[in-house]
Amino acid sequence: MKIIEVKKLKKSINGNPVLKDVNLTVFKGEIYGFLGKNGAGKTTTLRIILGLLKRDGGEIKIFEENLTRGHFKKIGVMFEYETLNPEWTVLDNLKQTCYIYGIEEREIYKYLDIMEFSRSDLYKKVKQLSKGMKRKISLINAILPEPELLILDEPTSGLDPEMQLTIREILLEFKSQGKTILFSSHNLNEVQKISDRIGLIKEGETLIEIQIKKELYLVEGNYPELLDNKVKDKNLYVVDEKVIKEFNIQKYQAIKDIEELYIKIMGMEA
Ligand SMILES: Nc1ncnc2c1ncn2[C@@H]1O[C@H](COP(=O)(O)OP(=O)(O)OP(=O)(O)O)[C@@H](O)[C@H]1O
Repeated sequence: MKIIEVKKLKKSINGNPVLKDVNLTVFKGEIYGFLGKNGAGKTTTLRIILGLLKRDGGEIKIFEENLTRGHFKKIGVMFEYETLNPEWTVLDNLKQTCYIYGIEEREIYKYLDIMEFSRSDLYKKVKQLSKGMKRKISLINAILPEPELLILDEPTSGLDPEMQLTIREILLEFKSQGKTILFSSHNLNEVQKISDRIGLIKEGETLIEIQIKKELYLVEGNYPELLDNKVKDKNLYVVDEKVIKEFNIQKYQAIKDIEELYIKIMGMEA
């Protein structure tokens, strides 16, 4: 089942074409890493998917339907600031989530320990927390209702490596329950570690989607009929015709790892 499907999404902000052609498909039970440099259009895309911003063009389906208020019960969301009330304490924010979703308040404490959040932190106002603490509490807030789908904007940004690992483990545990995650990042390393598929966005355009199967990277473009054959071969990828022309890549090409492809396409050190 397609949990999210975005086709030909377009958006201009103040006359600036921020999204030109964004396409992505997230299937049930997978972790989808939405990867791109700062300013590539990741946050804007996620905001539009969630109906927080209007689109200028394109199609979006959530759970194979148009987005309605009813879907929000099934979606956990984490953005840098918007999901928490900065003037309230951490505890009041989490209690409100429990109230809205009919969850026992003791559930709050289950996650606090895993995330190394002390009891005294609960009584701090969100605006007094460090960036990393805000990330952690936003993630707890998103996961508390045990939603079907998590949409996370840069979930580990600003966190130390140990906490990044904890968060990756939480996301993998979430996935093991058959649930779905779409998260954005500008860190290839991180995305590679936990994603089943990766969408690369550059300057408002998603160039390719890469399916990761252990050591094999399948890059989907306009050649879906070729993908089945590729599963038999190791380290081969297939790319979109537009990308082939622009970056002078051959249709089939052996790669050592995904970094090589990433650097070629994104034109930057990974
Ligand atoms: N409210 C806004 N007003 C003007 N420009 C905006 C606004 N929101 C986004 N943009 C512009 O849209 C482009 C894409 O921004 P967006 O935040 O979606 O990128 P991103 O990939 O999430 O970047 P980052 O990794 O830095 O968060 C940027 O050039 C940004 O300056």
